[in-house]
Amino acid sequence: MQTPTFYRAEIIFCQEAITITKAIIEQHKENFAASFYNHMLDNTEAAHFLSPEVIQAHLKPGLQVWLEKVFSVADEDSLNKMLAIQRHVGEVHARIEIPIGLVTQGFRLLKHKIHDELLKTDASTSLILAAVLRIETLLDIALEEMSHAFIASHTKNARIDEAYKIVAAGQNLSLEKERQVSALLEWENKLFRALTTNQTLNHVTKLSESAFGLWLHHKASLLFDQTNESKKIDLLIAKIDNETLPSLIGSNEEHTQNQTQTIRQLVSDIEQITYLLSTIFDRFIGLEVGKDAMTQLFNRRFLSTILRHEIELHRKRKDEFAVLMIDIDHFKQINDLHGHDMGDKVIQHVATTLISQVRAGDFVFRYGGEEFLVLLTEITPHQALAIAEKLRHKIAHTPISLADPLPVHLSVSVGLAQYDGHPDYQRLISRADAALYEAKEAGRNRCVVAS
Ligand SMILES: Nc1nc2c(ncn2[C@@H]2O[C@H](COP(=O)(O)OP(=O)(O)OP(=O)(O)O)[C@@H](O)[C@H]2O)c(=O)[nH]1
Repeated sequence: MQTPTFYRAEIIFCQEAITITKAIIEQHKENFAASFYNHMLDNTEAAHFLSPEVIQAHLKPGLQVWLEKVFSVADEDSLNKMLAIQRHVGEVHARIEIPIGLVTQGFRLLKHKIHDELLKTDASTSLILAAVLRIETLLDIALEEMSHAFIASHTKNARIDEAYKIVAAGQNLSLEKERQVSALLEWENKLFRALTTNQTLNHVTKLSESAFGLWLHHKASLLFDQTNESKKIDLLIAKIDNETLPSLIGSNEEHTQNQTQTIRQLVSDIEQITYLLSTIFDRFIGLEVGKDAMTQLFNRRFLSTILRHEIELHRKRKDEFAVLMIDIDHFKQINDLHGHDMGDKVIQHVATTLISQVRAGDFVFRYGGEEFLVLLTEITPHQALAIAEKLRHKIAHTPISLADPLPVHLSVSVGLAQYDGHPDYQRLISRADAALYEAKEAGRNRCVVAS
């Protein structure tokens, strides 16, 4: 767990200061939250993210709870819990894309309000001083933690947006994949040519310095995030350059038993690199068209980009939208009874059915293994429920033709959440998820509307 760079325990955990600050928060939290959001609504930059209804229903009560949590810190354990909350809030701010300057301004406003109330008490000067130090320290630490999480999350979002841009700009990753696999095989061929014609291997370029190696080092790192596959590729290249090649150079006069063994290992290592490279490319080729490779549905990775866009449309035009979280019932049994390949076919079948039932302006994502997310645009709560029911019914009544003679009984459970104006899209997903959970608990093959 990340802890703040430093803090002075005697300031944060001073018992008298804890008592007075907690009392002030308890007594004035409602006023603090009201002044905070009045100020924010006056700020045009902030008002862009906020609506009076959402403030009233969620944000004001949320801020009051937040204040309680921050100022009830009384030991290291509660401090760590409070910091975990700040990390969460930082991630939420990044999702909503709140400018960090607004957050620091909000903190300053809260400090002033709390100090004002503190000065109105008849506490001794030394107690006031202790309380001010505690307030300042706690809020500074909270802001520090929130900012760390904000920046980390924001950078990640920016990278996803960037990936989307690369895609949109039409980079042809399929072609690039072929080109790089060829470059790798060409290096391998050159090496074998040198071996079979008994040329000295001293002139063979190291794999890391070959055209493929240079591409990997300079370009692949720009295109792809570091993944397990890319780390494995790096290790295999290092092994080939530092162990395999020197051992071949040392024994190339005659094809000894050892050399044959080394060559076999080399071939296998290169096959492994080709496989890993294809895996990385295939994942990103899926992203290239924004599609999941198995189902051709939208890739979950772009969910944040698309939901943020819908929320923006709601802000501008009051467009209503809803999210359906759909999960195939007892899917594990389908895999167990009919095998994994059939399981995959069932997933594809459900994906096709979903796509065939929604409108062109809706989005269907593969959310997880056998879980889907449908985003219904421009839709009232009543219509959204009708569509959810239609999808559930269609899946339960569309037979699936598999080679396997055993019949496959399919049904799905659905959690439906109508967008309620909250700026954080993750909250919408969580509401749909909770409703899906309720549908499963209530016996499956049903739709539940989130509260
Ligand atoms: N064939 C196949 N199976 C998958 C895929 N992704 C996930 N699974 C499997 O799907 C199963 C999901 O099982 P659970 O999450 O236990 O749920 P369930 O059996 O569907 O039961 P409920 O959701 O509670 O109705 C797991 O066994 C996963 O291994 C996939 O892409 N293909």
